[in-house]
Amino acid sequence: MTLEHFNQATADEAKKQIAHCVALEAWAAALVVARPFASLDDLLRAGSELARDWDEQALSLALSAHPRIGEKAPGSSKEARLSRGEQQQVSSEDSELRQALRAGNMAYEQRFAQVFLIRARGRSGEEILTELHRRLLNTPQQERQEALDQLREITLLRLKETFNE
Ligand SMILES: NC(=O)NC1=NC(=O)NC1=O
Repeated sequence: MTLEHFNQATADEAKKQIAHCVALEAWAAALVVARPFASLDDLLRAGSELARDWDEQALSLALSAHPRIGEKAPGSSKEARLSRGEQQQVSSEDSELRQALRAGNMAYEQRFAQVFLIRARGRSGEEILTELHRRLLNTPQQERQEALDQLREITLLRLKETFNE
């Protein structure tokens, strides 16, 4: 997808092209309305700006599209494919790590009543597990902010990759 194509597409087509970035319809619609963008940097800046006011409700909506860390997203949707790609470094061969991630996810969900969300790309399974253990010690308020920051990182990464394909 080129920026030119995105700028000139119909609103529906443009929304479809970025729907996989995050499961928040309003964010995609607002970004499409803000076209045309003079550069990819302008687009990414707008995407980031529009994500600043995401709140708890946005987070819980978006989490529905993010499988647990260490679990392979099923299906052939673009989100599922992206998620599997983002998590590829979470070495699923290491059963001890996989077991520790599963236990950590369960503890996290017990404590915060939502899926643990982390920008997995570029992070090893061990790094993710360390972050999971650190964040388990957060207060709910602290954790909401951290989870929202991770959602923004994943979304902007996916947006950037959409135009680097
Ligand atoms: N629960 C998660 O953190 N999921 C994910 N993190 C990513 O970077 N991609 C995902 O699907």
